[in-house]
Amino acid sequence: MKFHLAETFTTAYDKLTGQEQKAVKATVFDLQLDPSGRGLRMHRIDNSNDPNFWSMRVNRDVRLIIHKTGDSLLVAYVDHHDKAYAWAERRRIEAHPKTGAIQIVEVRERVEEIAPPEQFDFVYPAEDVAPETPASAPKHFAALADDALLSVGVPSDWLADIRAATEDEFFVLAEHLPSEAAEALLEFAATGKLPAFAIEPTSDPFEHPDAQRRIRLISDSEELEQALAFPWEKWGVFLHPAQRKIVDQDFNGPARVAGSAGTGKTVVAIHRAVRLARENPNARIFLGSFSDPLARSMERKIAVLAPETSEVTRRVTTASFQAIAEQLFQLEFGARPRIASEKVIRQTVEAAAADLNLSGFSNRFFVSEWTNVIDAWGVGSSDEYANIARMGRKSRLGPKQRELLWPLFESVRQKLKAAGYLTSADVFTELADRLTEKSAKPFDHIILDEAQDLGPAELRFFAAISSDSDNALFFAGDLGQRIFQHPYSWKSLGVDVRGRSSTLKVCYRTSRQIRSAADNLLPLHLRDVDGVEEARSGTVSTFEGPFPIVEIFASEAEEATRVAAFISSAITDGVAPKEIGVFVRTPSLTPRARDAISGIDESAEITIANMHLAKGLEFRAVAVMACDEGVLPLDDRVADAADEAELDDIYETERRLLYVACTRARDRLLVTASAPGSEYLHDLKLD
Ligand SMILES: Nc1ncnc2c1ncn2[C@@H]1O[C@H](COP(=O)(O)OP(=O)(O)OP(=O)(O)O)[C@@H](O)[C@H]1O
Repeated sequence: MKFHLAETFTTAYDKLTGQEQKAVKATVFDLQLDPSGRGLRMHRIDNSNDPNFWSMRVNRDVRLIIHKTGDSLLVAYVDHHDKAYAWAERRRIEAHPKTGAIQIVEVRERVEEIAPPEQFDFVYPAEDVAPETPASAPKHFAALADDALLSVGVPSDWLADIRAATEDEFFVLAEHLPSEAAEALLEFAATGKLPAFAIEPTSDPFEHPDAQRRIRLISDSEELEQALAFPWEKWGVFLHPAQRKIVDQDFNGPARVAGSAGTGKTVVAIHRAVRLARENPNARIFLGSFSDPLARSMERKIAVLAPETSEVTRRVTTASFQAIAEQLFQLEFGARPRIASEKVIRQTVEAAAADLNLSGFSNRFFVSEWTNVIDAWGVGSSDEYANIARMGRKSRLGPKQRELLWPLFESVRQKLKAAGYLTSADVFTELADRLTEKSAKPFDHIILDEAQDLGPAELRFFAAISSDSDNALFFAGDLGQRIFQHPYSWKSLGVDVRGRSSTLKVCYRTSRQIRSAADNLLPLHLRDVDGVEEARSGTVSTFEGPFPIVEIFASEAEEATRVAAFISSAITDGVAPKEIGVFVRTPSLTPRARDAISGIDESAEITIANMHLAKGLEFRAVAVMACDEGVLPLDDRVADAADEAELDDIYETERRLLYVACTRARDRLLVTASAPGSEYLHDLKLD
């Protein structure tokens, strides 16, 4: 008999006390050993209109809800006696007549009954500015025929409710629909089109990809242990079909997954690493990210998917891009590289410029040209400099000017070398040169997260150390979150992801209200230099929350008072201080954040950081403060722009920084400034 576990069960299990969980775990393990349930006390639930629901006694009060059909046993739910029965009485589990996927269908009731007023209070709290519903709110789905609704997985008894629903009513209804149906209808509301479903019905309704996001076959006690060990980490067991497809797909060249913030790109990267490690017991896998903390966070997630003791964890090396390069450098060259800091580089460039007494250019321009062209691209001779495309820089430099400038950059190289320094890009470039030649590569599969911020030298390095076999290079990233790099062509470095890239559209982290406000900061379509498009339209969030608040204050003191009130109210509502983040543009602004939270109990638990460090993190409540004019975009950076193209890029990256900071919020977001506020705040408006 096949033993299945439903997501509704792990969610309910997660809410029980530790003692109760222990008892439930013991019962579920017994059941897995003997799915016939002999010796365990089971009763059919008579009041359910699905005759296959059974209750099983865990202890005096707690009941497990089981669904038994043919050769399948599904652990569907767990709760205290009455609630467990009520859950089963209001549900049926069946294969959808059109998509063929197994669904846990809520038996349709009148909308008023399933949407008590408290729920509306939660969705639209009084303090937030919710747009008013016009008297005759449009019914978005009225024109959709039965067949169209069924084709996206709407259960047949909900068809009429959906067609009759206004926008607000639909958001309440959506919580009662199977996720694939809710997401497809949200996409319809956003784009006017239903997604074209390519998923074919499967012979086993449990194997349908839509079914697998809520119900998983558990093959052995190790899988059961894993599902019960981290019940809140839903992504560990239940993937969206689009995520699953990318995890399982084989690619005969470099591939990339994109998607706006919170769509599960990191989750896909982690699952892919574990899948490749499981598939080939000899495979060596590198899973990398932009920074050490992000790499460590991925390492912890690997342990969720593959218990520490297993072989898998040992064969997945997790590190930041820089850390793996430094380690391999030491192996190849016998010494750790001594890397020049930004300050050392600036001083060296300025000293070289003073020696040569070049006129007509600013030191700012020299530093920028060194960093973004000479160093980033590893330009080593005047000939190379004469011919390089200087991607992303519009100010033209003719052959004469380049000839004039080259001695400066050559001198910078010599000075750094004489002082025993390498630049960070040098480390990647030297390793790439060394390892390209070697046939034995350190890793069979390389998976890189936050790939939008890989520089040219880093990309070249990873391409050089990747093998020739399938699935050698995989990237996860979001162009909308590129905050460190100038755009450039990946293809020109031999990394061509065209035809092997896909975009995730379901946002799991951020409420619909926060995500749609943040989306207003960025264009709907982003295209990289090679023409690969990342369409952001049609992205849907899986849950609702309060509208984000954007406020500009007459003084910093008033702003601080508001931030403190926002945080206190979140804590009063049950948000733990460690689930709260406060972000500012630069480290010099952190005292403003510290002052704001100083009167709050356990304020040390609250994360305060500059926006660059927000990458990859998430919090239930986020305050983004000090978004003043001159801070976003940052005056110093604007003044630093070497040419118009760089200025455009600075404006864009500053905007993205705000996007990154805002999209760290799960449920609540406050964005504040002291007047005059940043020009970007106007874009962060509500839909
Ligand atoms: N299939 C899933 N089921 C439930 N939760 C999921 C799923 N996929 C991702 N999540 C959750 O969504 C959140 C965001 O996931 P993740 O960090 O992978 O997104 P991301 O696209 O990498 O985000 P960012 O671009 O902001 O770094 C996490 O809390 C993750 O656990």
